[in-house]
Amino acid sequence: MPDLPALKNDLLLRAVRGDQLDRPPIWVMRQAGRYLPEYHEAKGNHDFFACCRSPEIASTLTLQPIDRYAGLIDAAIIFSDILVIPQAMGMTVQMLDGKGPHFPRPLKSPTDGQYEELMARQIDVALELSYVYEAITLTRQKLDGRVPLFGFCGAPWTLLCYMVEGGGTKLFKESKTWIYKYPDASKKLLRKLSELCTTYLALQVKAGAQIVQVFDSWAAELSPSAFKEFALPELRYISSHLPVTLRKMDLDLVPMVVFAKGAWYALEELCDSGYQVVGLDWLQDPAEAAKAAKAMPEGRVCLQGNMDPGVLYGGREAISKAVAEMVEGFWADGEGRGWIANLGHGVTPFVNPDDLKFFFEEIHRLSKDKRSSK
Ligand SMILES: Cc1c2[nH]c(c1CCC(=O)O)Cc1[nH]c(c(CCC(=O)O)c1C)Cc1[nH]c(c(CCC(=O)O)c1C)Cc1[nH]c(c(C)c1CCC(=O)O)C2
Repeated sequence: MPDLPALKNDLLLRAVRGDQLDRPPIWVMRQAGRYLPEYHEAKGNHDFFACCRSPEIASTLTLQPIDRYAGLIDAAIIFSDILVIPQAMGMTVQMLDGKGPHFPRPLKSPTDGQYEELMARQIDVALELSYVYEAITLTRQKLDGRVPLFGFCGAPWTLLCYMVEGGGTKLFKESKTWIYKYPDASKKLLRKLSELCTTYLALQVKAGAQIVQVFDSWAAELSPSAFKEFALPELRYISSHLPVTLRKMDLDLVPMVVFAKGAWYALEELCDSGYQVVGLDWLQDPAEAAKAAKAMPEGRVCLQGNMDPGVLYGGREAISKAVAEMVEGFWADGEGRGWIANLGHGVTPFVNPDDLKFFFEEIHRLSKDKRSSK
């Protein structure tokens, strides 16, 4: 374990522990990204994945929102992508400008040689993704304890979608063909991804990640029963095996966050899936979700979310109204526990960075008001 600066702002970790707070910790998904002019400046003409592979560039991009919103936000997330796992498995992935990720040779079927070759291959996650760990360690040094640093990975179901579709999709034709026509082969691939993700997250923790998040961005495409069959067991595999792996590596455990976008139908299962934090999108009503989380038998999980990022296009009045609704819902009792403020998905391009700043300020203001009126 490298010698790293100690944490000065532990608000996020205290929220996860269930401590009573004056305001919730705040961060947003994709907080380093295209809405920031400094992102374009630092990225220049570099290819997206070249930025991920350069610890210097990746750490610079990670720190941009921390510098810009100093004192307002409480976590950083390492600049990288969920698709580095398929890359580590030997697949080519490009990021096309304006189009998103592209795999020139997606997985066609279980009988195509590529699947068998991929399943048989020994993948050295330590070696293949060493640049991520270096970026994490460097970022921890540059952060100097200002806020904790998130590591992350894609969830197996979402990774499978990209690997078989070859990129983004509206139809999910290939993904559905795989799980419904070849369920056994799909499950073998999903399990392999779970194993790789577990090792990958453990190595991120070893490099300095202080909390980790698993992104299941395509959960909404599954029916409740298909989610239980293909997605949830893998999310559970990761939450149960990561602590075991960390212990074997002689490392302290870190909190784990699950974000299954669109899986409103599985809220209870997610609250009982071994993660300490459940990320919510804006299909969830804050008050209803808080009630469900509180009712969990093993004690309450911490919730994270969940304003529609689209509200940021609507101006200040709309932002205040949506923040007030979140504060009322997640802190219904004014008790000040169990909530990490965030958006319901990543911040989108063309958002005005000052409107995002206003969102942060409103969370500070309205949550403190709520606590002091208690
Ligand atoms: C599905 C997914 C991907 N990547 C990721 C997910 C899960 C979260 C989600 O659902 O949004 C995760 C991700 N991608 C990125 C981060 C960085 C950390 C952060 O949140 O600030 C994180 C956590 C950077 C990025 N990843 C990407 C960018 C934009 C790259 C650019 O054009 O400069 C960034 C900053 C590109 C990317 N990467 C991916 C897509 C579909 C795209 C294109 C769409 C888009 O541009 O928004 C795959």
